[in-house]
Amino acid sequence: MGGAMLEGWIQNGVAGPAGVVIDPGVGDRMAGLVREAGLLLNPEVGKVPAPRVIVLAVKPQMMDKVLADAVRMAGPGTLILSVAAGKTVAGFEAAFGASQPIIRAMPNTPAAIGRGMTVCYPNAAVSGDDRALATMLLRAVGEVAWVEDEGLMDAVTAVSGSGPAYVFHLVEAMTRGGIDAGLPEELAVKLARATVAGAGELMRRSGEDAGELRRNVTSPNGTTAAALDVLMGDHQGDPDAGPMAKLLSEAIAAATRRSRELAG
Ligand SMILES: NC(=O)C1=CN([C@@H]2O[C@H](COP(=O)(O)OP(=O)(O)OC[C@H]3O[C@@H](n4cnc5c(N)ncnc54)[C@H](O)[C@@H]3O)[C@@H](O)[C@H]2O)C=CC1
Ligand SMILES: O=C(O)[C@@H]1CCC=N1
Repeated sequence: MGGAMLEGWIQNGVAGPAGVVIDPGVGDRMAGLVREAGLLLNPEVGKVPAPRVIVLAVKPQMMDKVLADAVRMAGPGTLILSVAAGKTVAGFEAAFGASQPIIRAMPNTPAAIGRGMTVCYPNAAVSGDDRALATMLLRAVGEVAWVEDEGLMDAVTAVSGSGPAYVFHLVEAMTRGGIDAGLPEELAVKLARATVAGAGELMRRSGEDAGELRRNVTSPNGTTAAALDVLMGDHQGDPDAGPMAKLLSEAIAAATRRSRELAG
């Protein structure tokens, strides 16, 4: 995820020569992008002056390991911006102190192309300038929303953080359906990818309610209605009640529970 955001920042010119990237496992492609953008890659931690912001983007299970270095690197005004699922503000305050400005954020991978969705929760030490800085960084890679209740972050993670995976799985499932209905695999893949991408773009540009867009495709007693009878049961008037909505609700509940567990 850190790589997706960094790519967006490099493309937008937000990450410049003053930036430092620390990733002992950095891949060749990312290392090339980082060097081309003039950022410093993997310097000795003790030699880096206190930065204005530290973005923490390691796996939740790795977080304790990197926190010692991050604490050493941070100055009193350094904003800590974590994107780790489950990791709570209280956990970061225990490491940095409660006077450190800390933001728990949940972005998603479309940030790599400037189309991310990030939700932020600030601790009490976050100033207006810190918020503006975080908003600027995250706006450079997509949309930003703020919540004042940290308890919402687990469900946020389950909907928008993990959400791109559900959409990619929809493409896989539609591809399978096309193959089963007799299409050659290559054509099934092309149709499923183009349909999900095109429908998403139509929804974004039109701003219409998803239900309205669905109804626009559905002719009475036509092909779409036949498919929706399977996905929505006889609940087409109630989009919350059908089999697909129930399955996704269960999936999102499972992701929400896992986010809570990751707090550790
Ligand atoms: N993948 C996603 O769609 C999203 C992930 N996240 C969060 O982002 C974090 C990273 O997850 P992914 O990007 O999926 O994992 P990843 O495995 O793709 O990336 C983790 C990166 O951390 C680096 N790393 C490992 N040890 C390190 C160390 N000691 N110091 C510095 N860097 C180190 C790895 O080389 C790798 O580049 C997690 O906390 C996850 O919850 C948040 C939103 C969405
Ligand atoms: O799967 C995960 O734990 C991370 C958080 C949101 C998306 N990926």
